[in-house]
Amino acid sequence: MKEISPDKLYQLFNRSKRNTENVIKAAPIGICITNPLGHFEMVNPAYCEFYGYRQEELLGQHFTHVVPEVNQAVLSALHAEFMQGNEDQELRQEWEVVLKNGERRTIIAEAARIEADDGEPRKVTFIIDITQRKQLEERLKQANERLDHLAHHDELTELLNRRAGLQRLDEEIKRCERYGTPFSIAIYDLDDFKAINDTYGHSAGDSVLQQITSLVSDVLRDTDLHIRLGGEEFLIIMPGVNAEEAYQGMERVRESVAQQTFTEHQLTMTLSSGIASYVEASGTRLLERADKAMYQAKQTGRNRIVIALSSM
Ligand SMILES: Nc1nc2c(ncn2[C@@H]2O[C@H](COP(=O)(O)OP(=O)(O)OP(=O)(O)O)[C@@H](O)[C@H]2O)c(=O)[nH]1
Repeated sequence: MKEISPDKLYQLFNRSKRNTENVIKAAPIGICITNPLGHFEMVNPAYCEFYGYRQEELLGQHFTHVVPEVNQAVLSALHAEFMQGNEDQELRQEWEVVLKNGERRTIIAEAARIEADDGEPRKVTFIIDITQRKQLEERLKQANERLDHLAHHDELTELLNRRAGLQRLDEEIKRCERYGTPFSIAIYDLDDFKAINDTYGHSAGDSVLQQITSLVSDVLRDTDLHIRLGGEEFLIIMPGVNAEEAYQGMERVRESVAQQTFTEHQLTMTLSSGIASYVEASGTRLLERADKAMYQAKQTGRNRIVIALSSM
């Protein structure tokens, strides 16, 4: 085999070094090299361009110069630990960074540990800007939360909608069976509500519904669940509450509504309600009994609360 002269070897080494430097310079992603103390020894043009600094502004600086103050200590500690680790270790993490103009961005930093000519370790870090992806993810998350909210809530009153409410009713019945706790529901319906729409228009009717449901929610206990069954008919689930306590609670609701006026027309409103307490394991049956009791309340003059007999 032909021997390679030391001169030739030196040439080959230099060429390889130049090639590597040119590749790093031309790389479209930001690359930096930091020394064991965390100071920049090399920053490529893409790195400088991303942060908005000139090369000479970064070289010699501690790398936490581009990190928000709150993360600086953690990142310094990580850097020191990384420098002492195995040669083949790699690090991939998501970080928030600060550009020269103060703008915050999110990057993925991928780091590798190499050994320099002086025998000391260095950290090579490759950065990828994922700010747009993060913003998109955040928008998607918010849109999903909104969709989830819309799927479970009534748009006008923001109360739980019928489907979500009936699901909660079944869950609460199961819970009360398991723990043997009392449990009541109340269905209430506004009295002569049609006249509001007919006299003042549908949007005044909408405002009345919003204001009354908001008032009722305020009067209820935090543990009660307030649901719009449809139209001007609502369900209240009262976990841990017996018929007598439910009656007292609904009396408070009835009085509060009857004492208030609603919308700019100063409208007075009343409601009728039927209460049913848990006697058997069926949400449908419980709803039927509460509905019958409410019908009685309407039949016997409105603006009143009726408790369903267990035989109802
Ligand atoms: N503005 C408005 N009206 C609604 C909404 N949902 C249902 N309604 C109206 O509520 C009214 C209910 O009328 P009825 O079922 O006759 O009941 P009521 O007039 O309250 O009479 P009683 O219940 O017997 O006291 C109808 O006019 C519906 O159009 C809504 O979301 N907004």
